[in-house]
Amino acid sequence: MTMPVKEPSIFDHTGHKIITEDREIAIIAKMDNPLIAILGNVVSEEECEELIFLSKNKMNRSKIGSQHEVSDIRTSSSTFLPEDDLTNRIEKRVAQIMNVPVEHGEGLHILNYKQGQEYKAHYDYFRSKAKAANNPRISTLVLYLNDVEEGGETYFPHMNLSISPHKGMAVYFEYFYSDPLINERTLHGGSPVTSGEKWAATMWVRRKQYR
Ligand SMILES: O=C(O)CCC(=O)C(=O)O
Ligand SMILES: [Fe+2]
Repeated sequence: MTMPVKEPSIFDHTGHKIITEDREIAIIAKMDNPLIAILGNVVSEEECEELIFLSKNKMNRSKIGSQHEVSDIRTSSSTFLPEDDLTNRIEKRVAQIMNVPVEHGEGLHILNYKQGQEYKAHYDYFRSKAKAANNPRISTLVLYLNDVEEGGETYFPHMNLSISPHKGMAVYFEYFYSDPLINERTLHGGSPVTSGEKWAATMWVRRKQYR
């Protein structure tokens, strides 16, 4: 019988913390194949509040897919934040955590879910062969910007895993394995917020330079 092999991971941090240029990030939990990591102390309370403040008047109904359609798969509102001192600092830190050059990231995508809103289970990687061949997405970090009263967990149905949103914490996962079955296990969603609201920021990363 052959033993299952652990495929190489982009996230090569060991130990209990990740020391970035400006902050010490806590590794709370980690699993392999696919690698999913729960991280603490990714951003400060002030940074969370500032990101929400900067986004508040810019939120639009989220779209999905290459045709940018409105869909009941994703009922949240969202916006891409433009570059400034704060977003540059956070994007740089997030790139160090994700172990990729900052230019491979798509930028901070802020999400707001009101009560009842959700993002149904989906893959972050491109299903279209052409798009995937050109410059595929390889990894995601979802950063939680507030404490949600109830609901709003990020769930991975194939992994029987659900992550509760806590202000300043994040979940990281990657889906660039040679075994497609491992990539498929990164199916995930944002469950409906049942009380309060949820603010999050997503960083999607490409294999090659994007910006
Ligand atoms: O809101 C969440 O917990 C998940 C967000 C997500 O899956 C995404 O932005 O791609
Ligand atoms: Fe996603």
